[in-house]
Amino acid sequence: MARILLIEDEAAIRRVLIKILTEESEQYEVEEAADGLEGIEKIKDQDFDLVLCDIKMPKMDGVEVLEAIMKIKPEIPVVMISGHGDLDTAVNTMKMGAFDYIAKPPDLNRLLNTVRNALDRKELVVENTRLKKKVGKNFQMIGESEEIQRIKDVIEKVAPTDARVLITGQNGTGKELVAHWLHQKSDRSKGPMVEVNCAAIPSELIESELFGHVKGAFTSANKDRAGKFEVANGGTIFLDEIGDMSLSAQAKVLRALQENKISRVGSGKDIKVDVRVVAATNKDLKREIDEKKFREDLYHRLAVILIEVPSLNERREDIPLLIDYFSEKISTEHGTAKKEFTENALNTLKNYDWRGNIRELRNVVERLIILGGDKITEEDVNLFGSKF
Ligand SMILES: Nc1ncnc2c1ncn2[C@@H]1O[C@H](COP(=O)(O)OP(=O)(O)OP(=O)(O)O)[C@@H](O)[C@H]1O
Repeated sequence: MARILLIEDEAAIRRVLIKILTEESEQYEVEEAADGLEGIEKIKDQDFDLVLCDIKMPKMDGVEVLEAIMKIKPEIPVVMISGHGDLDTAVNTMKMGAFDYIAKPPDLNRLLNTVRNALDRKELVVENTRLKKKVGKNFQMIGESEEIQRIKDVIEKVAPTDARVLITGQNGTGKELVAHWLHQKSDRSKGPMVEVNCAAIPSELIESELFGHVKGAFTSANKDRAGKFEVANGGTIFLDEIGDMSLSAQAKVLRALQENKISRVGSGKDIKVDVRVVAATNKDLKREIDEKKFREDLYHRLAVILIEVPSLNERREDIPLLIDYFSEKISTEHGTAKKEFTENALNTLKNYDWRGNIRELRNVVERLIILGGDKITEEDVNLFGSKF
């Protein structure tokens, strides 16, 4: 039995949600509260596996309710219900610790998926705190800024669930790193992690790359071949640069996500796959949707959880830590002693416009180590450190 508390001031919305949930499963027992204060009282007195909470309410709004729950019973996943005008608030509540949000009027599939994911996560939380999986040394995520901490927290919460994740951010901000962490910290870590760079594959080949093909499906298909979805069975598929995928491939990916089934190009036979999908893009998918280049239904399927990776310019305090980390790594690779950077050198680099790009930062550090003196000074930075 899963106990769900619904905090919502509009009786009509309460009725709809209760109907959807109780019709979905006999296992869902829904308790209701007409405002935040009543909700909090119930949470104090009773045990719940999930809270659904409206954002805009009189007396105590959803954000305050969320803050209170995080203090009293932080293990309960909270899904926010957002109206038309408070989508930004909804996104912010996820940064505060809400599990997810759904928009009004609630879309049936999205609601049920979110509820299932949140309940799965609740089950796993206890186990997860015990097991906290380690991520390999190659995938260290350096940084102590609030922004990085928040991303790590979201990863801890989301990784053990099968929820789909869309990672957004500029080039070189660490999206792929986040995807690796999600896989490594999930129960699928023993399974494969298969990466597909959707931008690098010509559009006429992407379907066969993702779903495989049978012999004779097209001129160069001289034997049967499994696609990446099949290869990733039992693990994670990472669809990088998903914003660059053709519309016809998008339609096929949508079907794979809806039905957990794929078919190889040229074959009518369905193949069942058990794959968690993590996608990333540096594009503004909302704009791509407006321009009819990206399917809105696919977006909603992919973006159950959204992780926005901030650019380096938004977390400058991490720059000296990253420089130190890369300096150590590079000197090990070169077999030389690690070089220190003077305070002034670090400050100059800290104030560069990195356009978010950690890869560029690493290159600059490498160049400075090769060309600079024993200790890297501001002068070295001015001479050799210019980027772009
Ligand atoms: N927080 C971090 N700590 C240490 N290294 C990092 C961090 N973030 C990113 N990196 C490193 O920076 C490089 C770029 O990161 P990554 O490939 O994950 O970025 P990306 O956003 O996927 O890039 P692109 O959009 O170009 O595919 C990688 O070598 C990665 O290991």
